[in-house]
Amino acid sequence: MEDVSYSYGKKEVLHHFNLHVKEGEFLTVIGCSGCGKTTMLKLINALLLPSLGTVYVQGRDITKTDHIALRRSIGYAIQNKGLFPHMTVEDNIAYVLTISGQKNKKQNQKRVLELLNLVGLEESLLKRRPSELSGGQQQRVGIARALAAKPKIMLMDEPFGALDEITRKMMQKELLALHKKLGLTVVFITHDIREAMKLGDRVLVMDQGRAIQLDKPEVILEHPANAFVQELISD
Ligand SMILES: Nc1ncnc2c1ncn2[C@@H]1O[C@H](COP(=O)(O)OP(=O)(O)OP(=O)(O)O)[C@@H](O)[C@H]1O
Repeated sequence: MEDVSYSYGKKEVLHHFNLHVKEGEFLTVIGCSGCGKTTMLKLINALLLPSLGTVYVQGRDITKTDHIALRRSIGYAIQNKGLFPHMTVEDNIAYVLTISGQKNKKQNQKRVLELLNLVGLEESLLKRRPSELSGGQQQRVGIARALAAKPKIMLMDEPFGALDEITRKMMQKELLALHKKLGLTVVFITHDIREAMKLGDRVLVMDQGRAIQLDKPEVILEHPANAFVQELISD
């Protein structure tokens, strides 16, 4: 992102924002509620377009790419949302395969099983609807669905925010393993500083629509950029 500003109407929520995410890195993003994290994420997959500045994905200016194709090439997992409530687990995942042009039913069934396996879910859940799953299982289905089109980039907006501590720790471990195994570039928003420090190769701290610090966790701990970051890491 180069010098990106974004406004909802007259309200500017990102101000001359610069960010370079490295290929294959796990970047965590943390900051107060309303500081513009989700807005920044939505600018990466062209759900929003910058008011000023340029967003490049894999070197290409997103205003010059096909937005639907771009969105399909980027996995997007969000907290508590995103699954179609009226569809089974199988149909939720197969839907992404179908809209990506993979129409062979047999092959899709096989791929759905592979994806379930990848995120540690049992085959017996295939015919259940999201409301018949636990929170952790729903998040896993959300991740499986986001991975269905074999993206190289995953955007994750507080995917584990609603999970209990034990499930959350398990999911964190599994996500790190997936990141490594699939060579994914991950941008992961969290409210939890411990989660940000544990998962991120680098951590981006945002405040009021600005990037305050972007560094490896150990550097942030040793050299917080200002009092805001100091306060954030103090507990
Ligand atoms: N569709 C919208 N229309 C108007 N204002 C919006 C809209 N979406 C977000 N905002 C405002 O923009 C600001 C940034 O929102 P954003 O969702 O990016 O923040 P966030 O850091 O992700 O917050 P949270 O951690 O609470 O999810 C907030 O003040 C929010 O109220």
